Amino acid sequence: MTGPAPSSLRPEHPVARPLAQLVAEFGLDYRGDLDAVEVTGVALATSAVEPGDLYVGVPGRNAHGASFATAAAEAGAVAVLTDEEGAELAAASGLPVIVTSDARAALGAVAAWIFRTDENSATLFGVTGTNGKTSVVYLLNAILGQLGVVSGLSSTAERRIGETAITSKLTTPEASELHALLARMREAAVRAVAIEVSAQALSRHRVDGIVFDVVGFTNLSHDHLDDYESMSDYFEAKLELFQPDRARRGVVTVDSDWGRSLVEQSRIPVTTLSTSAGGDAEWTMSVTEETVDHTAFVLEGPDGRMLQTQVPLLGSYMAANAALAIVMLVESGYDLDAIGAALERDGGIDAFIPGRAERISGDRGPVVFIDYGHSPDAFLSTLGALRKVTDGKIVMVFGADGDRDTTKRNDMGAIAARGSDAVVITDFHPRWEDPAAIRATLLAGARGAVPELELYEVADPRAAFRKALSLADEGDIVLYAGPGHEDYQEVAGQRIPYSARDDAKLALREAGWL
Ligand SMILES: CC(=O)N[C@H]1[C@@H](OP(=O)(O)OP(=O)(O)OC[C@H]2O[C@@H](n3ccc(=O)[nH]c3=O)[C@H](O)[C@@H]2O)O[C@H](CO)[C@@H](O)[C@@H]1O[C@H](C)C(=O)N[C@@H](C)C(=O)N[C@H](CCC(=O)O)C(=O)O
Ligand SMILES: Nc1ncnc2c1ncn2[C@@H]1O[C@H](COP(=O)(O)OP(=O)(O)OP(=O)(O)O)[C@@H](O)[C@H]1O
Repeated sequence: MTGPAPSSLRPEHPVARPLAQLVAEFGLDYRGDLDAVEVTGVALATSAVEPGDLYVGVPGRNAHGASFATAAAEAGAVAVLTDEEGAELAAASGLPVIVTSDARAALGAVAAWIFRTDENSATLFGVTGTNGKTSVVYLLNAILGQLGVVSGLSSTAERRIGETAITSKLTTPEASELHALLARMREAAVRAVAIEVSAQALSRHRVDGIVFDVVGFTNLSHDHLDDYESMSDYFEAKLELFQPDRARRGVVTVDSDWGRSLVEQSRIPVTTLSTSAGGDAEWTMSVTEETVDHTAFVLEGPDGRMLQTQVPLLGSYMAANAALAIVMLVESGYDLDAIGAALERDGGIDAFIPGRAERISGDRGPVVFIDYGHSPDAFLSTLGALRKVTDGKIVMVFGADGDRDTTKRNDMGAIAARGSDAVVITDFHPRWEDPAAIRATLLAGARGAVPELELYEVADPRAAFRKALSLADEGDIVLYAGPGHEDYQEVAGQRIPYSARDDAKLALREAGWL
């Protein structure tokens, strides 16, 4: 495929299905004439409608989706699925309208029916947790590739079918897109799929109509408290994935109380994994070597089973993510020895994770990492890992998301200050917030934690990175946390093109380091 990556993929050979059959099978009410109406796809947004689609109108924060039914009809939609309020709004479109009490709740099953994804035979892996989801999904995909299995993935960074990349807007796509992607994967003979499942996806029915073969849990820490009232509400959302209607088996990292509670409250068979010393889980991961380029570890399981390997990635947390991926594969039926043999043949796990502790620098000058970490715990993990692999200075550049959980900002500032030798605070995605006010909170957090810290405020991320680079020398590390793989900055409703990765490379070249 040439040109920019598409934002979604549909099956290339959709099968038309009679709408009257859908209505009969699901016991739905309808208005209008369904005779001879056939659907080939389903869409939740007018921008995604293709001819032959069922357009699903759900109430949103800004509008009721059904109020766009006429635009959906103009784009080729052949019918609308919505609620009672939406049915009134959609009437003017002239399309037949199927009515249900909660169209978002119906979407997963309806999309599965339209795209026939219940006929898929690929093994489905689901990964949840505050940090590490994308990483585990990539590690699963990498190991599956090393085992010779054709696999696909869905993550915050991108969705992928073999060599075809699809850009991601959400961590977990809406159910209409997810089932279309799974149908396309079936056409590509994909045998295993790794899917990142956010708490929001579980709360908003995005993975409905799917039963995962194995689900994995990484960890839970402060994030998304704009969406959830408390940490326990956030936990409850994740817990949903470990129930029989959503998954057959689970693997839970039990390094935290949240992990242990998950094991107690889950209603599917779960296997436990400990990645810290003294754990009493069925599987234990211990790090044997950490360098700036790779992390080696030993994984020990029941009955004396053991695997020793390495990831070409920074930090013990990446070894923890890799261990989780391996145990998930074992739980799905792959043989640990076969995994071990494939990894030994290749000298370890052959993974690249875009924007997660991604090294931008070359052999000369400071080592520069771009990272997607944007929560206090992510900062703690990355800074802890960096401190272990350098005797030099750590200079950190970061900002915070506007219009997202504001309560984590003070901790982000404090953790950055405690873990770095110098900090440059900049703008991330201010969205509709005042960027100076976001920076002020981060600065206060940092200054409060380490009053004598070398601390700078540089609003423009390009200038901020150059400032950080000017403070570092050979043997030092610059960590640019936040933007990771992203190629835009979101300011007042606009997505301005900006790639921290490309700009950092440019700055390194300007400085003569690359
Ligand atoms: C806050 C939130 O969840 N918003 C979601 C919501 O948008 P909304 O309520 O603002 O929608 P709206 O603008 O009122 O429109 C209502 C409906 O009309 C449709 N519409 C609207 C206008 C139009 O011209 N045509 C049209 O079809 C919209 O697609 C929508 O279905 O419904 C949309 C699709 O129906 C989602 O794409 C959108 O997710 C936004 C982008 C979002 O950022 N969600 C966040 C909270 C999220 O889910 N984040 C997690 C992050 C996880 C992590 O960081 O770990 C994730 O999984 O990505
Ligand atoms: N197992 C882990 N424990 C703690 N921190 C981690 C772990 N794995 C990754 N991180 C940190 O979190 C950051 C984000 O990693 P990753 O993208 O894999 O997480 P995520 O759960 O997918 O987050 P998001 O959904 O926001 O993309 C990393 O760059 C790293 O700083």
